[in-house]
Amino acid sequence: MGLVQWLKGQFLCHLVICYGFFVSGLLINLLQICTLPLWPINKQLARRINCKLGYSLTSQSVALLEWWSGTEVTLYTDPENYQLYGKENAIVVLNHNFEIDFLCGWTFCERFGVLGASKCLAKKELSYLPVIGWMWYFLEMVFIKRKWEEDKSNFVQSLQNLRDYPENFWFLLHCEGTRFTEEKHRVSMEVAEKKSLPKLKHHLLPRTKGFWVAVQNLRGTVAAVYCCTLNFRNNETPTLWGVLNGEKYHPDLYVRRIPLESIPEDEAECSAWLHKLYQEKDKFQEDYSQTGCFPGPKVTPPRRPWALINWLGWTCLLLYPLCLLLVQLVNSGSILTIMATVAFCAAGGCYWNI
Ligand SMILES: CC/C=C\C/C=C\C/C=C\C/C=C\C/C=C\C/C=C\CCC(=O)SCCNC(=O)CCNC(=O)[C@H](O)C(C)(C)COP(=O)(O)OP(=O)(O)OC[C@H]1O[C@@H](n2cnc3c(N)ncnc32)[C@H](O)[C@@H]1OP(=O)(O)O
Ligand SMILES: CCCCCCCCCCCCCCCC(=O)OC[C@@H](O)COP(=O)(O)O
Repeated sequence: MGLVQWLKGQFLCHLVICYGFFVSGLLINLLQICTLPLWPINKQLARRINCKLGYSLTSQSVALLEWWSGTEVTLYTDPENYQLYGKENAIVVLNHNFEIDFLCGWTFCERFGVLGASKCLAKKELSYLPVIGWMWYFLEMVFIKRKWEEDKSNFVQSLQNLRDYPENFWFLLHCEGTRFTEEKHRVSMEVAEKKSLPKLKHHLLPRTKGFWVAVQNLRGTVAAVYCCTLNFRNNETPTLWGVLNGEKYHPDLYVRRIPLESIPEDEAECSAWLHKLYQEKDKFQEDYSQTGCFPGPKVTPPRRPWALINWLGWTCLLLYPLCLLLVQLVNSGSILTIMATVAFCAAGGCYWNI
């Protein structure tokens, strides 16, 4: 293991990264609160400012994936459609098998310039996450409790609000509704059997209502559905912890662009259409497990420097007061305080590395 790789695994590096992320996040949340008085006066400007602020936070995790761990996602897609990515609004349908699937999505958002405005249909609990959840509130993320009667009106209203969104956005929908596990797969295949639907091997049975409501309410706003199928080479099981430790992963993403007009309007037909889409996605995953690749030409959109510049900027800005504090601590001459600080860091390091 080289020195750089060793350093990436050290507690002190992790401490600096997490400190930068959370403190910059809190400052960004504060700036977002400051935009509140602007909303009734100039809503579109307030939204644009929030997109930039959102970018400044989200891109730090993208920088961690792209620059710290060196992970490059390979895209399999039609070159004609490639020209359109980032230039139109889209609903993204993505499988939900991996701990870092959202990060792989974000890296594409970054490369196609829609990271600040990217959105998701997320469970309500995520809106309470400090920093990230609070930021999403200002980015008009759509949250659901997964109790349809309670969600219905808020869900529709949140989608309608996006009709005049001033920046291009991608709206991520994990139609499976939860991350894949063997147990959830077994239960959902029982449902498939009851409904006389073909069994899926690599996916849970998709929940269809959210997709139908999103498509219906975003007609005229969104140009296409991007059907995205993600997998990792060599049966890798990527984790956020691995990314933080600088581990490099090898994701492949297959993207098909489906014009929104081609999706049926009727609920039952739309639902059948989505089930068919998942049967196709399942076939792609099965082929991937046999051949190690998806259909179509490969391309790796170029990495842009902005995520790194933003990350380094925040780190320098926030390390400065931390260093001042440490200098003051040493100058204070209090052996007890110095020893308590060293003991805290050592204990943190031991705990972190267990
Ligand atoms: C080039 C481009 C490349 C890449 C870009 C990729 C991505 C980047 C884009 C954006 C990124 C932005 C942000 C992302 C960042 C972080 C967020 C990450 C993750 C968040 C993840 C989540 O929070 S997932 C959880 C929340 N989401 C969902 O739940 C969505 C899916 N669910 C739905 O849509 C549901 O329909 C619903 C919740 C809206 C409503 O559900 P409900 O159950 O009430 O209704 P349904 O009709 O859907 O289902 C009822 C029927 O289902 C049957 N049933 C029962 N049990 C099961 C089962 N186990 N499996 C399947 N079906 C089941 C039941 O029988 C009912 O059938 P009926 O016939 O009786 O209707
Ligand atoms: C530079 C520092 C980088 C630190 C990176 C931190 C980034 C944090 C981003 C948090 C994004 C959280 C996304 C979580 C995805 C998720 O939680 O999905 C939930 C679904 O499965 C449904 O769950 P379930 O309740 O099990 O059905």
